[in-house]
Amino acid sequence: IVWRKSLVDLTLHLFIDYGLIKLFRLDLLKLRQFLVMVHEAYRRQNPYHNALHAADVTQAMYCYMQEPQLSESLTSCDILLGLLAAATHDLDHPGVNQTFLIKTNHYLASLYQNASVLENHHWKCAVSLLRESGLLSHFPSEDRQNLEERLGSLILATDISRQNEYLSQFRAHLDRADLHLNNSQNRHFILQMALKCADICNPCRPWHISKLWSHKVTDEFFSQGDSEKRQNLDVSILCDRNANTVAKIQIGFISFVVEPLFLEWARFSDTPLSQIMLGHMTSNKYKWTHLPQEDLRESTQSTSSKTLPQGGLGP
Ligand SMILES: Nc1ncnc2c1ncn2[C@@H]1O[C@@H]2COP(=O)(O)O[C@H]2[C@H]1O
Ligand SMILES: [Zn+2]
Repeated sequence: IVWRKSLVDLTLHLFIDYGLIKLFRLDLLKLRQFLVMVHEAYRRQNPYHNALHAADVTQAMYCYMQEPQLSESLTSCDILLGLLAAATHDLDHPGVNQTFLIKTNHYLASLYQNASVLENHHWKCAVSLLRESGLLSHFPSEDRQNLEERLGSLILATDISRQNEYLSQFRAHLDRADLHLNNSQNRHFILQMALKCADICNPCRPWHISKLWSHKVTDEFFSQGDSEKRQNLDVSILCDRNANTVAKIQIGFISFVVEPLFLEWARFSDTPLSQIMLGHMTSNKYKWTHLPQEDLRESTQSTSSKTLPQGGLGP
């Protein structure tokens, strides 16, 4: 299957393309081994949170880092970090959300005291694989520590339950026009926002790709709901297959989560790409609202799920 190793190939290609291997004197073999370990640490049985989602986010992150404002100001270190964070941001995702881990007394919930449980786990897994691979073992320990901390701060920003905090901060900066990309803290903040956009950009992809992601994510929600029912637990929001439809979930997700974020992103990065993404998002929302049921089904896809359709990565 074509997409099986897409995360490894894509990330490796981007490292080479950016010249990161020479710049940071990385060992190509260690880099490849690290990426294979990352790929393997995603659970392929998850319909949505698998290595293909990580590849999708990495591809989007690359596109955002190529936007004029960012490409002019990002340092090689920022780029290295942005790619590493995107590729590792959901490592070892269990296919259920934090609420589920808390109510089933999962050890990860107590380990991270019920706060950003999954994101902390993804970060710690990423650090473990980095150390195990020895990819950065030639860096001075202070630099390595700094990189691990920044990686954590990027991955923790993907906690969707903290979306409003980040979004209001972003809005306030844009209103005050005080984001200066020669300032490293501001650049880091923009990388956080770029990663957040990349993580939820699937509704901004062309319809035939976006629709597939919507079905994958809903499959995962509903199978969590089924598991909650089997264990006589309250069924989590969006997870009850008898009370939700893919279309309803998409309309809500786009209206309340994706649109507010991407509108601010387009204010920051007012480019053709931002306009194209907003265009797809609006037309996808329209389709979820108005198309007849049979056109909304996964099986009516126009491209095979085993190939990479033009315009982006699809599941
Ligand atoms: N198309 C979508 N529809 C509904 N929820 C989504 C969609 N895409 C992403 N999400 C949610 O947004 C979350 C972003 O962080 P995660 O990848 O951990 O988990 C993701 C899902 O819970
Ligand atoms: Zn994600």
